[in-house]
Amino acid sequence: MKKGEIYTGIVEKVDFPNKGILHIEDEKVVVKNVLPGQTVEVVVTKQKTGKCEARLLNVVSRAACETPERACVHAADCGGCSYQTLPYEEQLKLKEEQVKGLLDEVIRGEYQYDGIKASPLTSSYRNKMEFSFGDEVKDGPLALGMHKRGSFYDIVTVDQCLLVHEDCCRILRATLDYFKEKNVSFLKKTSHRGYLRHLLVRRGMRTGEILADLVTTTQTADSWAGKETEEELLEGWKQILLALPLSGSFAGILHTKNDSLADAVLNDGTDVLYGQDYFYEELLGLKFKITPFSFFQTNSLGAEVLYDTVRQYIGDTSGQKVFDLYSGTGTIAQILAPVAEHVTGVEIVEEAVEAARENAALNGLSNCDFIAGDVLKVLDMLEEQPDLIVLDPPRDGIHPKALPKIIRYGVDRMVYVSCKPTSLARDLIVLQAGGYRVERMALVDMFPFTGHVETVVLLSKGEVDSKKIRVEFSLEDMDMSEFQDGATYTQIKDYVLEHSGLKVSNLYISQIKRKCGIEVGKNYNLPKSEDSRQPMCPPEKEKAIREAFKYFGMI
Ligand SMILES: C[S@@+](CC[C@H](N)C(=O)[O-])C[C@H]1O[C@@H](n2cnc3c(N)ncnc32)[C@H](O)[C@@H]1O
Repeated sequence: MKKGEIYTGIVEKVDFPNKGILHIEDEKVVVKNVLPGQTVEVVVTKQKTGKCEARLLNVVSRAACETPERACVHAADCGGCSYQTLPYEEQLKLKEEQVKGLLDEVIRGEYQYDGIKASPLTSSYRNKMEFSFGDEVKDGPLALGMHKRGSFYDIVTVDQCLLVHEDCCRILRATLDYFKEKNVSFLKKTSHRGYLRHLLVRRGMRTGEILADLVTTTQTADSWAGKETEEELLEGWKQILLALPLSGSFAGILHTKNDSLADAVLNDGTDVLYGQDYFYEELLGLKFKITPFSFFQTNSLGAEVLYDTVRQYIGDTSGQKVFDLYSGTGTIAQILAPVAEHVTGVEIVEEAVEAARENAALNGLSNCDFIAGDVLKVLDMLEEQPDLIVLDPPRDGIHPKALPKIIRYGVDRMVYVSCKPTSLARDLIVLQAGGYRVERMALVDMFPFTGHVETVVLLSKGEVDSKKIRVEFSLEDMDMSEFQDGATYTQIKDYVLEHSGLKVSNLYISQIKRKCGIEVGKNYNLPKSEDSRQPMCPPEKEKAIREAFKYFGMI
């Protein structure tokens, strides 16, 4: 096989989350955005011995299980969903095969598999959407929606998106029409000039309360054709939204300023244009206050299924002290608190911790405490000994140095909730090496039409009496090959992309490693001669790389 050449083959399987595998001329080819059983035409983009990467050009024939129709009118272009032609039952089957296949490779011994639980809603299930401003083609009219499949620059206007409530589509359409008419510029990724960045819409599934937040730069000069001040422009937008016929009602209309280079919805300061900067949602009979930038499960009804599974797996909590690590706005803590003796939540985002405290008070729960900080550090300060632990870390999983601290508590049962099976697999290796065994596992589909799924695992201490046996555990005892030297270049790149939206090269990572005094292969990525010029890592990317180093405990 050769780079740039076109080949046809049948997709054998799709590994989590979106990695199609086919064999052509005895070589393994990896291609995204395909389904098992499809015959596809691909062009080779990267050639390595034994493994090629390719880009999909054309689906020559569909898989037997596919439907002829796409569910959504935007499906051909929008990069948001990947399973538009698969009936929902087939989506569940595929996710189950992928995740079980991956985890069964690392799980030792027998366990009870409780199957995949479907999302109660398969459309309009999201309570949050972040739309980006841009254009569909270079220098085209203003667009507002999702990134075009496979494109970093082009945006598809998704005004009939099936994942959100019709109210959110109405807000999108009205916002786009208003700023188009006013001829307002959007932030160009290449020149970093322009005003409009994102529209964040959150809508409580049970309460119907809506929060709309317009994210812009502070570049107001020459960013629109008219003579309005920024205040007047935003007042006009607010009035348009308030006049919309919606089934829900606005809790708040906000304006957030963000001048960062990163393509992520970040917050440099938020002004309330109408109402308040939070809304309420209800889950399992409890009320939760949610602020624009704190974590809250995006599928409210799916979250009830997820939390119910956690409650069932953790078992009897009466008279027990529970740690809810990575607690967000305190949802799991509060669902367990009515029965438990005490629940301690630990969460890194202060805004979420404040909301968790308010939520607990609102729900009349006085036996929960929430601590703001990094789990890695907070565990050293906590004097309380838990009886049970719930872990619900972000996509990257648990920090490798936090895992031994968690294991050392020696609790009888832990429940691990994961949105990324690959990081769960990595952490399960360590947890099993620390004396835990997987007792039960279930999948909960919170993301119909996409490749994502939540996994819930019950870990138990098995036969070991944790009160009598002190677990001697150190990083050296564990298989930490994945974390040698902190993290691989790919892990650092993935972390930076996910957390700041920036793409960084091996060259930039090695430059910052040298600056931080971290060992780098002696000549790795050094210029070939003294006068050869290498691009230098820009400050914004340096900051993001340093944050990744910190996360992986490298500095
Ligand atoms: C998947 S969310 C789970 C939140 C919550 N359990 C829920 O269901 O709503 C992960 C949470 O971990 C928090 N987080 C990320 N890194 C952290 C760290 N190092 N220490 C503490 N919390 C962290 C995030 O801010 C986020 O709220």
